[in-house]
Amino acid sequence: MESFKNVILTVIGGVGYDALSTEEARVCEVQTSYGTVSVSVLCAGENSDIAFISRHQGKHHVPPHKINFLALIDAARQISTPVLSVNSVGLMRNVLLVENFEMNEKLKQKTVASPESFLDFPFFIPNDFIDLTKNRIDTFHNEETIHTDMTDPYCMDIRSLLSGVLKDKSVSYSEGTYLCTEGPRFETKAEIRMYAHFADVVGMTGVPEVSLAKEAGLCYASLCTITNPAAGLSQNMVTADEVKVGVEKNQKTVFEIIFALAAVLKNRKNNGGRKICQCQNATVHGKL
Ligand SMILES: CSC[C@H]1O[C@H](OP(=O)(O)O)[C@H](O)[C@@H]1O
Ligand code: HPA
Repeated sequence: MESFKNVILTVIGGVGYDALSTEEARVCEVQTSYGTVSVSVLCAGENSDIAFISRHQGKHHVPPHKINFLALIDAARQISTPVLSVNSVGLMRNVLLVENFEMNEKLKQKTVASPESFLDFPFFIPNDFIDLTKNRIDTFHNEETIHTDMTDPYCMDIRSLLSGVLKDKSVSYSEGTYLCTEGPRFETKAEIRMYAHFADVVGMTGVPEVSLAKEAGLCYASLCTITNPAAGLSQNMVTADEVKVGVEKNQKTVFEIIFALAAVLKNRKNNGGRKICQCQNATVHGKL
């Protein structure tokens, strides 16, 4: 598509990321079989644009359980670049820091003492997910039987480039499992006690975005901002305001990471570098 010919990276942004649709952006309407999606295209350098899709589609703010994920991912498929999803999450357990540039070498792999202290290390890259949503359309394949491989739901290649960017910027981060609830309510204490046995962070919007991206053969990874300890892990209630504040606190760093990732992708494209993933083949052996 002409409007997207210089796009190097597509970003799907959640709460707090409408800011990427600034005045400098060119807004395009993408028609999909599932509805129209508004996409903002930003210049990130010479012949290097970033396409931004607002997950909640602007001011009206579509709630998590009503998001039209099929349309969003179909629009991304038409743009046809790697996708970085930006999500906010609650922390359920003390995940292992993969890289912590603020501690010395010996303490690098230490777990952090309390969920609240972990908010000082707010970046999380999911490498797997658990789907506890209840009421979402979660496949493009309703007419024919196609079973998509989900062994590595998040693209290994983009995850590896993304961690490289965080390391270059000395931004500490952790990795682990994302659990997706239906929302829009937050979780109960008992739910979090149960979920924390199986996953590290909880959100309402990561699934089926990731699995549809895999069905579409897209290279898709997510960068999560941990905004709050999950329900019952602190003395406080969980509030949408707290999530917004947490996102805003880390927004500048996330923007820097997005632009740096676009630059890395651009460099690799110019130098003929190769991907290391199988995302395009996820459905190849799944057809009955
Ligand atoms: C605003 S409170 C919870 C809300 O925030 C996260 O959304 P997003 O992925 O758009 O950052 C979470 O999943 C919930 O939808
Ligand atoms: N639960 C679900 N979704 C969230 C949370 C949470 O605690 N924080 C940010 N998104």
